[in-house]
Parts: sequence; structure tokens; C-alpha cells
Amino acid sequence: MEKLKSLVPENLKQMVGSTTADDLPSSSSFLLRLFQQSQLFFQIIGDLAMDPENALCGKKKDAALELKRQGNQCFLNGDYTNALVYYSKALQVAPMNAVDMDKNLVATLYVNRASVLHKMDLQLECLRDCNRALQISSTYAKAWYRRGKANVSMDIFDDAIRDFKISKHVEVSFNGKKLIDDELKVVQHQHSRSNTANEHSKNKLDDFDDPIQVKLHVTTSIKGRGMVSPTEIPPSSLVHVEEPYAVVILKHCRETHCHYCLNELPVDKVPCPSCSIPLYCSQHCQIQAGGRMLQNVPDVQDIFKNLSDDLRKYVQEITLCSFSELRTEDVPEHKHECDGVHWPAILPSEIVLAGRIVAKFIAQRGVFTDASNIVDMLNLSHHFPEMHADSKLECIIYSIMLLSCLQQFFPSKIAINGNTTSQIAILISQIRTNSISIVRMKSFDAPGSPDKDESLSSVVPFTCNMEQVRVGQAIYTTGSLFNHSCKPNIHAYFNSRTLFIRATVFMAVGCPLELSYGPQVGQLDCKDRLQLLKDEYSFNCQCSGCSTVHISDLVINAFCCINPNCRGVVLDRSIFSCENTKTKDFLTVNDQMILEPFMQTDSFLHAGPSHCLKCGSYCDIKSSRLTVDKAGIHFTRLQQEINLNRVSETTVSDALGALISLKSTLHEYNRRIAEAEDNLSQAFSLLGKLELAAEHCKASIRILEKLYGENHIAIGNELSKLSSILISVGDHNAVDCIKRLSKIFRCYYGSNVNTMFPFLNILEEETHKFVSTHL
Ligand SMILES: C[S@@+](CC[C@H](N)C(=O)[O-])C[C@H]1O[C@@H](n2cnc3c(N)ncnc32)[C@H](O)[C@@H]1O
Repeated sequence: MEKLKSLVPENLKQMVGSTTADDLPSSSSFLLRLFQQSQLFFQIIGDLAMDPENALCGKKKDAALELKRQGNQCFLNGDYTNALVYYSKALQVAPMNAVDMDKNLVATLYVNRASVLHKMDLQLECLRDCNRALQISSTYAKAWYRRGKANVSMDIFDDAIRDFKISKHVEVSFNGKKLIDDELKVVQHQHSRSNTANEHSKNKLDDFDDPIQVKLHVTTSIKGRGMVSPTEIPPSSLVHVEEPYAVVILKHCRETHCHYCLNELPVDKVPCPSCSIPLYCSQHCQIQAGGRMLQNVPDVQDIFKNLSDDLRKYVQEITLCSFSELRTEDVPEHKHECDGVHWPAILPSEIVLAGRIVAKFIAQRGVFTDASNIVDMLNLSHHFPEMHADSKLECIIYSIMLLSCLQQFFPSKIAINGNTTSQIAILISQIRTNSISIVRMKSFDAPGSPDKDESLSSVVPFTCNMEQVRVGQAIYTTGSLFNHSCKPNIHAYFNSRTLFIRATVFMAVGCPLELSYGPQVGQLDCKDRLQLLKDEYSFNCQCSGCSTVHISDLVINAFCCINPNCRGVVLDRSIFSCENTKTKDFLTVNDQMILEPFMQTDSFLHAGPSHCLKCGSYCDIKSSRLTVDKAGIHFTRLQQEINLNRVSETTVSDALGALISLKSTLHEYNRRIAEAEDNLSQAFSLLGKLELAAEHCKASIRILEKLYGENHIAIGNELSKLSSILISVGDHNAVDCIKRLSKIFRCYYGSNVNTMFPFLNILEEETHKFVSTHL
């Protein structure tokens, strides 16, 4: 990008910088003409899109053979973990039509990986790899044999017998036939039970099928279009479900998550048949994303003709993969990026997403030319005119690059000119304003998690921590109409690629439904939220959380008053000036009563920064900051030890001292005290001092309740930690704690809660056990 930008003369840069949506086509034309005369530009596009043979993302037989050799070596040494890694890597780069020792290389690699999976006792995964090998080469005796072994391990004897019979039939060597026959006899003696194992991960929505409870209306306000409720909406109602218009996986998840459904990859991941980048959890997802797999099934009629009808049908079922549930209207979103070209791996995710939207547009409308109007088709808002001059330039350059790359795949369907380039530039700015991050909840258990044999109450508490991981970026055309609020009243979550939105509070008729685009009250102070929304989404937030004074923004980063009897807040200059601009006129009597211990409603008028907003006393913020920084060193050390699961008594005792310093300097509801209490709770859990762990956890929750409100999901997360500690110490308060956290989670996730958070089931079961033994 920097090289291309350096080709642009200063006067053209200035013209692009001041361009509006109206004169964008002419600015784009100038840039396009400039690049079309540049050798460097053609060289860059050549590297990105035109040389699949030598491309980084292309298939490479030699590399695959070397990885296979290393896999075989590990297998022979009994190092199955590494054998699995090598075979999987080999599958990623092996060309579909490569042959190794008279066998299709990909089929051989699947059978080799199946043998590893069998050794690792992953029988379902082993069976799936055998099926994949057989879909490429149905006469592969070893694949049928390995399939039989997997079925025996799963006690599916009917299928195992069939597998061995077919294996024996297609095996050419006498010794091989004899070996299979011996195996067959053993299985025939065992009791038979029929079963079938299918491909998994079909994006099941079975547990996600509660009906939408409200039909929303679109209205306009200072925030542009937005969703409102035409009726009253009770908390937890499902208000919106939507499939994405286009999705792209984020780069950091390429090796760990399925590039189609975005679920975590299983060990028997499936690579793209035509390039070495995407990985899928199943053939189903691979076909959805890339279209049908090239199959290499030889004419099998002859070799199987002497088999019984039952066995012939069985061969067909396994070797011809049929995914009847595929919807024909789905456009394979990866197909145009395939064949080993570089650009999808190199260009930023949002540009690849724009490419997917153009490809879908072409699939639906036939061509993308000046007459097309992709911008109106999506009908999404954007902030192109307000973008920084340099971002505008980058946006247009990326548009030219993307169109040039796409044109290699759609030679006769794309016109590259000022008009189409400007459409893509606007499309990119629409993506910046409207794309939604798809997140997955990742829960990880701290030490002491219950294992198979131990019940929760018999071990050190398991504290279930949850983290949201961003896995994808997507455009949901209706979902984009929900505006942002730092105090949201709806909650968005995902099952695979599907967006779900639920009300989290009661909403009156006509109430705007607003979700958080990221920052929330309780998490950041108002000035930081405003800055973040400006930087990332280019708008000045006008939500109620940012326009009125409320307790969270006052206390979250506040210092305490030097007067020990006063609970007033002391703010630094930047927070003071942000809060001072908010209107105090809208404060209800209730709000005023809540704020009353911490400030006088008119105190902004006569008290300044560094002064208590309640009693006016002066506080030396500079020296308070030094105290806080010093205390922070002890908590950093404690956190490092917690991460290593090894906490020393000395570090904990230093941190307890540091907590006292924090409390004497910061306001009682400052977020840093909550974090310090939470750290200490984790540390005491690790030391097995559970009563102390519970006390510090409760102290942290008391502060978070002030920052977020009592029924926020952040409180639910903390309650899950507290309840497991309480169960472990036999404290009967655990029962109420679990009831409360269940209520919060159910409000945010409705009936999907048990599927999404299995730990809640464990906690609820433990409560029942607890009640029957302790109460
Ligand atoms: C995803 S769109 C939401 C729908 C948009 N209002 C429309 O008319 O299409 C995001 C844009 O809506 C506007 N917006 C959303 N929430 C806002 C808020 N709290 N304050 C001001 N503008 C907001 C901003 O222009 C933002 O870039």
C-alpha cells in the first residue's frame, strides 16, 4: 500500500482528500489512470492474483510428500500428536490430482490420518477421514479396512462387517485378503448392533429455533435510521434472527476456526481442495464455502458388480457424498478467491469481505459494471465524506486493487473504471460503518475444574472465566439498522454465523432498540467511549449513556475525597470536562437521589477538577496517581502468578497491602478496586483459602453492580465464579447466587443458554446435590 501511495502526486492526494461521494468517480478515474500507466501496479496485481502456480497459497505436491514422510516417521515412533499435525499440513498443500505410489495422494493422507485418529481413540473422526478417502478413491482397500476397525471400536458391528467384506473384495494381494478375512471372522463372532455415523457440524439450529416474538419498525432520528418496538417487549424476548449477507473469517482464527461456520476446528479438519488457506470443520462447510469438491471417483461399476445389492448400496452411500440440504441459492463465497491466488490471504479482511459482496452481486445480477448499483442494493449508511484524507486515498487504492484481482476470476463480468471503483470505495466505507464482529464465547476453567470422576463440591472451586473471541466480520443487512447505545437494551450473540438479538430489559411502545457496538457504561468512562466510537466508527455518540450524568461515569475512574467522612468523587481534568458538558436537566428525582452522596447536582458550577464534587475539598491527584501506580506493580505481579497457577503467600500479602493503598486513594467504586478484589479472589482460590476468596469476590461484585447495574451480564459472569466458591465451602448462599446468575443469563440468552453455557447446567446440578446434602 505504501509503495502505491508514494506513486500518487501531492496535488492528486489533496484532490482525493477533499473528495465527496459526488465527485468520487472522477477522483477514482484519475487514480485509476495513474496506476494503469505504472509498471509497479501491474507487478503488484500480478503477484496478488495471476501466478497461482508459484503462489504461496497454491497446492504443492513436493511439500505434501515431505510432510507425509515426516508424518509417517512420527507414526512409526508412536508420536501420534505430531503425526496428526504433519498429515493435516500435508492435506492442506496436497493437490487433489497428485498421485503417490499409484494412489491418489489426498486419499492416502486421509487414510494415514485416520490411522492416527484410530490410535488416539478418536473413532468418529477416524471414520470421517475414511469416508473422505473413499469419496476420492472408492476401491481403496486400506480405507475400507480402517473404516471397519473404527466401527468395531464403536461397537457398530453391522457396518464393520460390511466394511471388511468390501475391503477384502477390493484388496488385490493374497496376504492382504487373508488378514482382512481373519478380522472379519472375529467381528462376525461378536454381537452385532447397527448404527451410523455422519458428518457432524451441519450448523444445527435445533436448539436455536424459538420464534421471533416482535416485528420491529424502522424510524429515523438524529442517529439516522434505527429500530423501534411497535409493542411492549418483555425482557429476554427474541427480537431478531438473521443470516449474514457476507462473512469473512479474521486472520488470527484461520488455523483454529472453520472458515465457513466459524466454529472451532475439529482434529479431522478438511482443507480447501483447490488452495492451501481455508480449513473447514466438515465437507458440508467446505462445499458451502467453495462449491462442490472435485471428485475423483473411478468407474466403480465393474469392480463392485459381484457384490450383493446391500453392499453395493452401502458403497454408494459412503462414496458419493450427497449434501441434499445444501441450498442452491447459496453463493459459494470462497470460490472466486481459490486456485491459490494470494490476494485473499494478503489484503485486509474488510477488503476480502467487499470482494465476497461483489462476487455475490455478480452471481445474482450477472455483471458488475457502471450500470450496477451495489451501494444502493445494500442500502447501508457510511461516512466516506468525513473520512480522513489518507483513509480516502487508501480506500480508493484498495478498490482498484480489489477490482483488478477480481477481474482475473470474472474476466468478462467486471468493468474497471472511475464509476465502479467509486462504488467499491463506498462499499468499503459501508463495511467500516456496518460490519458486525462475530464473536464466540470461550470459557476456560481455572484450576480445580471438576473432572470426570470428581463432583464439583469435592474439589477446589472451579471458576469459570469467559472471554469473547472475535472470529469473523460480517454484513447483516437488517442487523445493521440497530443503532448503538453505551447503555444497550438489547444483546446480540451468534450461533455459528447466525445473528440473534434479544431484549435485556422491559421496553415500552416506541422505545428505540439499541445494542452496544463495543464500549459500554461500566467498562470505560464516557470520554474513552466517545473517543473509541469516533476512532472506530466515525460518529459522535448521542446515546443516553453519553449525554446524561450517571453514577458509573462519575465513579469509574474517580479519586476519593481527602475528607474521610465524605463519599464525594474527585475527577481529573479530562473526565471533569467531559462530564461537565453533559446536560443535568434530564436528571430524574431518582437519579438525583442516587448521585446525591457523591456530588451536588450543581457542583460542576462551583467545584473544578481535583476538587471533591460533594464537599469541595482539594485533592492532590498527582500524588494519588503515584500511589496507584505503585500499588499497580503488586497487582501486575499477582496477575502473572495467577496466570502461571502458582501464587506465593508473599505476593498475596503485598497485594493486600496495595489494596489498602488503593482504597485510601481511589473512590470506593473505582473500577481498579474491583479488579484488584477480583485478582485477590482468584489468588485465594488458588491457595485454597476459599472463605477469603468469597469475600473478595463479593467486594468486586458490589462495585461492578454500581458500574453496570445489578442485572448486567458482567454481574452474571462474576456470580458464576462466586457460586462455585460458595458451593465448595458449603455456604448455603450458593443457592441464591446460582438462581440469580441463571436469571441474568436466561435474560441475555433465553432458551439458548444451556447450549451456549454448559457450565450453567453443571452449576444447577450441583445446586440440587447441594440442597439435598446441606439443607
Ligand atoms: C450500523 S449503522 C446504524 C444504522 C444507521 N443509523 C442508518 O441510518 O443506517 C451505524 C451508524 O448509525 C449512526 N449511529 C448509531 N448509533 C449512534 C449513536 N449512539 N449516536 C449517534 N449516531 C449513531 C452513526 O452514523 C453510525 O455510523
